[in-house]
Amino acid sequence: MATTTSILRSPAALLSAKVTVSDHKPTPTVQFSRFPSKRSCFTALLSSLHDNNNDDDNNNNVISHPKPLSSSQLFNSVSNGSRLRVAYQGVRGAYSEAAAEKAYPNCEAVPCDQFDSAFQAVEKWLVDRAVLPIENSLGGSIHRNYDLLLRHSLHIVGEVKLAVQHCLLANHGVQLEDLSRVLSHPQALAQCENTLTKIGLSREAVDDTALAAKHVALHKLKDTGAVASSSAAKIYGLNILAQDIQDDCDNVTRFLILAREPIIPGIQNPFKTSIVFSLEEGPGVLFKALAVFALRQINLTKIESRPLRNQPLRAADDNNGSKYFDYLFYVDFEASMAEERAQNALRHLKEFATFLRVLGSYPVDTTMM
Ligand SMILES: O=C(O)C(=O)C[C@]1(C(=O)O)C=C[C@@H](O)C=C1
Repeated sequence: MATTTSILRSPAALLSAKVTVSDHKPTPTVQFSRFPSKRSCFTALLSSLHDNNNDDDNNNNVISHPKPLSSSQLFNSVSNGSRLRVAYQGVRGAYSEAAAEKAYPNCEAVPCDQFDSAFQAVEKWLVDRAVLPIENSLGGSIHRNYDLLLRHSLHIVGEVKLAVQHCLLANHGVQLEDLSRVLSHPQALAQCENTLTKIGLSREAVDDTALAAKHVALHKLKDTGAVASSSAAKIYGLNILAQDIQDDCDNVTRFLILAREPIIPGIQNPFKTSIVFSLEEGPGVLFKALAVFALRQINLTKIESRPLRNQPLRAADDNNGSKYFDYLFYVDFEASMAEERAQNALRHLKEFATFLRVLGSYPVDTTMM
């Protein structure tokens, strides 16, 4: 069984801890939770690492880094035999924690308060991997993570699909008719849209489903429930009022596994490749871009467009001052970068792409097919 690092275990020790190496200071992350008392898990992680490195700190005033990982590592332990540390966004009992444990069953799952903190935790060598949601079969894409994939330089080394079964949780003694409001992550609320409308509950978004459960329990709320997992109910001592409340029984979230190094693409197992590109202007350019895959019998599994944020508007050629929106296209295709047809397709795409980056070539998660 995987266990989670209890990074918020000793608040007094954490508060007194200080981080002395400036490049270990996290960039301040925006807290969009409504709960101001919630402490940054990432900050706590930094502090707890500081505690663990006291000897080094006293002697040399430096924090020692973990050993580098081998580039093709997809196993449960790092080369020195210690457990793999896997960052996820949320608190204990979040679906992302379950996804991290599905990806690496014996890992040490490390909670982070924001997606960006999980990216940074990998970049700063505080953890070995991050497991972050990218899309859900009912709620659609998690746009924030598409944007962060581009802003950071981590590599996708795998994917994991998780069946998500939501429960309506409340404090013991509270009945369904006592509730007027429900808290949860926006994706979870979207996935239960019809059910919650039928029950007639108002909705409030928080950072993750387990945090919603924790808040309801901590404040002993009588008029507010949480949409979260059955394991969150157990962890925070809540009662399950209703099970499987998502709008469709098939509710699957796909998570990406991120690492500092890419893996060497294989051809033995089914592989997938994720890329992001922008295009020259002109009629049919997107059609041509997608045709480079069709011409080589390469199946596309996902396409997502996002605004090109540093240049979101492009002037049209019509001299009327009109402007187009400009986009980045994220595409997943079913081929490994070890295959010649994939290499040829990307060489072809480069002829009219203004920008192209391979985000990762990694094994397909076939566990839910
Ligand atoms: O809130 C959580 O428990 C999460 O792990 C986040 C998240 C998401 O971002 O999609 C993960 C899986 C479910 O789709 C609902 C929420």
